[in-house]
Amino acid sequence: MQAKDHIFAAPIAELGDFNFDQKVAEVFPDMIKRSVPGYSNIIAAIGMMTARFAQPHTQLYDLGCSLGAATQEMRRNLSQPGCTIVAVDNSPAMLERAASHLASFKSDAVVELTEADICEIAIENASIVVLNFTLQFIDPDKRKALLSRIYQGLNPGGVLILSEKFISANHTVNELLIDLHHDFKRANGYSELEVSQKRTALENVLRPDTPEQHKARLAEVGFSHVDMWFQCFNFGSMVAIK
Ligand SMILES: C[S@@+](CC[C@H](N)C(=O)[O-])C[C@H]1O[C@@H](n2cnc3c(N)ncnc32)[C@H](O)[C@@H]1O
Ligand SMILES: O=C(O)C(=O)C[C@]1(C(=O)O)C=C[C@@H](O)C=C1
Repeated sequence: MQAKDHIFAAPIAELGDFNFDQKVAEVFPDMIKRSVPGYSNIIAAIGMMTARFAQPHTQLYDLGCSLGAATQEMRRNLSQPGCTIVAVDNSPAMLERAASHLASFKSDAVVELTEADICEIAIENASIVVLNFTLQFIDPDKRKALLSRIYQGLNPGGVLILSEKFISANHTVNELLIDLHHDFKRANGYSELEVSQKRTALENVLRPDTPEQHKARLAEVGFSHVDMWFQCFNFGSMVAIK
């Protein structure tokens, strides 16, 4: 049984910034499924893209891996020899749970779970890099440098899968997509209070860009084949192929 997310259910007097601590790690599978429209489709597609893009004797990176949902799906779909999946997160609570989660599946693929800041790690000999709802939490001033290092570390023909919460440049559409996302959360059982307290807690830490900003930045760091392959409301996923 998955633990249910009640983190924002009762009024919180001093609502601090959202962070990926023990409490969040405990309920994370339930939280992300009920909060991110299309999450399970995106995870499944990461598996499908692994089958297509993994190159023999390369590294597959899952940056901001949380409990390793994308890592597990990559592992399940990996048939190339000599690959290592490097799963990185800077939250000890997440990594601890990721280790036991991944250990509960049988697999021959090599997974290196690494506690680190993804802005600090080396990225090399990569055929696939996944940023599944992680770049939005990185300091905006550091995003371009990270994407540039990802581009440099990818082999020709390699792919970056970049999933994010977006804002729309059009004010009216932006309001609509945010409202639809909140409807989605209410339909999944979150109360008005839960929706509004989480929105406040995320305000300073989840800073979304527009799809146009993402595309322009990916082009600036060198990617020449970039597009959105999935979008539901203000959440979506892009591919960038080197
Ligand atoms: C929304 S979760 C990602 C969900 C996950 N990729 C999945 O598919 O289930 C964002 C994760 O990024 C991690 N994170 C945020 N900033 C980070 C950083 N600078 N370095 C490493 N991990 C980071 C957080 O600890 C959190 O686990
Ligand atoms: O709940 C929201 O409004 C979100 O933005 C969802 C979101 C995300 O996009 O990463 C935010 C934090 C959670 O850990 C999981 C999902």
